[in-house]
Amino acid sequence: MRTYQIKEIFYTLQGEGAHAGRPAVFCRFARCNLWTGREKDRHRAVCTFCDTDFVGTDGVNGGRFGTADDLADAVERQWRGDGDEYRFVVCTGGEPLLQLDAPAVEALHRRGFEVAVETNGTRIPPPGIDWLCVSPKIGSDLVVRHGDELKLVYPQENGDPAQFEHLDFGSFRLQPLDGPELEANTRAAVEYCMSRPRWTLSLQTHKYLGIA
Ligand SMILES: C[S@@+](CC[C@H](N)C(=O)[O-])C[C@H]1O[C@@H](n2cnc3c(N)ncnc32)[C@H](O)[C@@H]1O
Ligand SMILES: Nc1nc2[nH]cc(C(=O)O)c2c(=O)[nH]1
Ligand code: SF4
Ligand SMILES: [Mg+2]
Repeated sequence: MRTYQIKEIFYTLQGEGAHAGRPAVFCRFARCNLWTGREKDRHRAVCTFCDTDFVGTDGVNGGRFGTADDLADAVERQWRGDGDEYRFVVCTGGEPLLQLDAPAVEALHRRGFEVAVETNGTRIPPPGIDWLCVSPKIGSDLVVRHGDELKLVYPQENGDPAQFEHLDFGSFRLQPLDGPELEANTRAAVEYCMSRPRWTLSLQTHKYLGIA
């Protein structure tokens, strides 16, 4: 039987994109198909700028979950909102679509969660996802060509945002590339959005707030 390998599960605010500010349980799946997650491999990865540790199952509330219900129970345990409304889980990673399947989405729905996914867009999602955010990586094979938001890290080499505008997404966002050049990248993203207003800015607000 398959097991879900989960790096960490925690309750915070969604920091990025259209749902920025919304309380959510984050479920971070281990592993990615575009980088091993080891620093020694970063220079030869397809995705070289990742800001996340997704290796292993040793994070807070991480582990191996043998069934979809076990995984959904672990997510539900972290929800701290009052009442039964507004339950929201963000499945991320690593690359969640290497592991997230229809039974897991159904188990989360049975517990009242709206299910959001952050994906690099190289794997077709299972049915039932309520909010799909695709963040294309230049040099990878983008197979998810529609969704709720397209969130492009900016700038990327050969990553002119215009190349994505024909795709079927509800909104288009630029997220400044975090790293040593964050300030300059943020200014450039602001300028780009102002010159081409179908693009709106996505800040990683959790980093400014100092929350997870
Ligand atoms: C860590 S990824 C995990 C989900 C999925 N693998 C993906 O890439 O969309 C979550 C989000 O963080 C973004 N991200 C990763 N590293 C970043 C960085 N250095 N600066 C800004 N955004 C970054 C990704 O593009 C994605 O939108
Ligand atoms: N607060 C918070 N918001 C986020 N939105 C996307 C994240 C991610 O790592 O996928 C993330 C994250 O790691 N923390
Ligand atoms: S695709 Fe996502 S998880 Fe994978 S290395 Fe890039 S940003 Fe990180
Ligand atoms: Mg993150």
